[in-house]
Amino acid sequence: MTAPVIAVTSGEPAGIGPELCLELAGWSGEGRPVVLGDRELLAQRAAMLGLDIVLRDYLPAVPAAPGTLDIIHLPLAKPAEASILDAANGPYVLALLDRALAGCQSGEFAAMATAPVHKGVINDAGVAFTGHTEYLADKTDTPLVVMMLAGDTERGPLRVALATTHLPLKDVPAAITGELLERTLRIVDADLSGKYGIAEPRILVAGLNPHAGEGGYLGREEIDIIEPALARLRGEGLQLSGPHPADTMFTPPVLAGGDAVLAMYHDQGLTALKYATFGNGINVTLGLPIIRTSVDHGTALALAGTGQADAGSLFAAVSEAARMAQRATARKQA
Ligand SMILES: NC(=O)C1=CN([C@@H]2O[C@H](COP(=O)(O)OP(=O)(O)OC[C@H]3O[C@@H](n4cnc5c(N)ncnc54)[C@H](O)[C@@H]3O)[C@@H](O)[C@H]2O)C=CC1
Ligand SMILES: NCC(=O)COP(=O)(O)O
Repeated sequence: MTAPVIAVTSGEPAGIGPELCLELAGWSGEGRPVVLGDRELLAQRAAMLGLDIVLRDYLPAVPAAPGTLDIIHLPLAKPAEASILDAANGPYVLALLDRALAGCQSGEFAAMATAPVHKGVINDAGVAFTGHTEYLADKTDTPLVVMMLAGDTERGPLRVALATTHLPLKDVPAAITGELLERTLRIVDADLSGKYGIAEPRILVAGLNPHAGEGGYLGREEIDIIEPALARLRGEGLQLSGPHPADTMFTPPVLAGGDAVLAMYHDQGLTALKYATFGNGINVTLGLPIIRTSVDHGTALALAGTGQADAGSLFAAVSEAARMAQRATARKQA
């Protein structure tokens, strides 16, 4: 099987994304990464860090080579300086995503893996933007996608999907509806099978309130919304447990009972996930018609240009995208 080509968007030009992408030069892991970004930016960052790398325009028929980074050049609007955000380059960051998405849709790429973007500066550029997840859902006309972060722990993989993502905390309770939970859990179930090859996924579902509502004395969302949604889905054959009190859900004995967790909101799930897996964790968008993985961290502006940023998460995102692409190909051929 030929290595699946993974489009790697280099993300915010003032952040650590470009220099992490340089570390993909001579990649010998799974898949064939191709970095989308401004050639001059990548060359400057390589020179700044003293990296001896050949930047080469990507040609599908020319095999990957040691010490060489295959790139697709897309021009910056303005030269970028490490650590200094400039809203003028907001559209450039989005152009990288659009190019990667177009290539995934046409079959040029098997998947995309994204380096971090800075949500604030894209908004400063006049584009309402809450994240790749929502952007790619919108661009592919996908009515609902699910953000899941995953990483390896000493006890095995930890996967945490989110019922709500980039939402102010005060808006979370109203967003948790039975319909949202049902649609979200169906996507998680389907993609744990399709993207991860887990035959009968077991999903642990968190409660929303302390102690999962303490029988209604600390909130009624568990009784009124979450439990009925789980009961309906169990009737369809999904293997669900919960609602679990979130404070003890991430203890080893509880986690051993599931292949993934569904958290009700961003920090309920990701605080535990990042504590356990920072450095090798990744972000996956479930429910999209294409494969998209990402790093689990942000632009780390203070580290840009220092060479101190850890590329482990980007490496893991490229590898996982390649494995997912290989599973998709195997399924089509079966
Ligand atoms: N996938 C994406 O595009 C993501 C983008 N972001 C965006 O990034 C921006 C900054 O977010 P923050 O909350 O400050 O998070 P951050 O992840 O950029 O930084 C948090 C801490 O982790 C450190 N860190 C991050 N990545 C690292 C790496 N690869 N190696 C070593 N240390 C690393 C930073 O130095 C900092 O101390 C925001 O605009 C946020 O929206 C945040 C998460 C994911
Ligand atoms: N906390 C995860 C995050 O902010 C990444 O969001 P996205 O850009 O992957 O949608």
